[in-house]
Amino acid sequence: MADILTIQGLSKRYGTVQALDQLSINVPEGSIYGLLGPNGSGKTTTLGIVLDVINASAGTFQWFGQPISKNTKRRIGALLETPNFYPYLSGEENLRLSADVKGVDHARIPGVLQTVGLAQRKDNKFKGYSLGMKQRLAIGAALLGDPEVLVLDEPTNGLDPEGIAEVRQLILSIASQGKSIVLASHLLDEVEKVCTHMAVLRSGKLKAEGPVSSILATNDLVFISGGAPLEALLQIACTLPFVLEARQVKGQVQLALQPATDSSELNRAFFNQGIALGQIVVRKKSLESQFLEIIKADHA
Ligand SMILES: Nc1ncnc2c1ncn2[C@@H]1O[C@H](COP(=O)(O)OP(=O)(O)OP(=O)(O)O)[C@@H](O)[C@H]1O
Repeated sequence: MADILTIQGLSKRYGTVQALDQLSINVPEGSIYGLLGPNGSGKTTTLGIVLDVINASAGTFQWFGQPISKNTKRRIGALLETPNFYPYLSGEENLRLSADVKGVDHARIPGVLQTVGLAQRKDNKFKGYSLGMKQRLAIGAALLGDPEVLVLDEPTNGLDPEGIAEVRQLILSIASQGKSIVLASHLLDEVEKVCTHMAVLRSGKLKAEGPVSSILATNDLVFISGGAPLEALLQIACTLPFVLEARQVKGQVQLALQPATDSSELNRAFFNQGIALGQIVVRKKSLESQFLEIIKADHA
């Protein structure tokens, strides 16, 4: 699959602050690509540069294999900050104004209202909308030009749990219509729930990039005890081909197994050695702990 956005060695310095440091990433077509990082890690700066509103200090990027131009900009819809909608106008009237600003035909509006789930509420005043509806209307405005790619900065920031759920659902539904999405978020949970691919940023540096499933792949830990003294369990565990690591921890033996190893295989292996294990507990590494490991790891 082609990449819709490629970034090579992008750097940005604000005075003494190195906001971005040699960032290189590739966004595959059809992906929901999450830029994940704590506050100040350079996400907004990255989006600002690729949307041509911030100048890079160094590095290059291409959309659809080309430098950014009027033509490529038409293929991108962006929501970097909340648009100034008029509170006393309806959702539809606000979209008409946005369409005029963008030079988009009003004929696009009914379809957009449908997509963002506001067709039934199009005549209600914006000020009466819930937070989630307001954000969905903002995403609608970004969709007016029927872009191939949607770029969103922290799309659920400031929303209540219901609004967060609505917006996440909307992102998934827009992606299912074949559009690619690039979003920045400081929420691991959001990226994990919504994105297919991710880049982890810290202090302007890329810490990890790839499909979400591979970045957050778990090497689950297994704890075993019973059936024999711990020393004997440890000794046997070390001989098993699918055990990557074994050590004694607090009255149990802790094992790291090769990915896709079933714990029943472990049980069988010990049973074949004449030991019926008393307990096997599989503990999934939490996503948070994996994320912390990724941002701590020095990939520079
Ligand atoms: N206009 C600016 N002038 C000076 N420093 C800036 C400016 N914009 C951003 N920075 C700094 O650059 C770094 C990266 O900021 P950026 O906004 O890109 O990060 P972020 O990951 O989007 O964080 P947040 O979610 O808080 O916006 C931060 O240290 C920030 O203080």
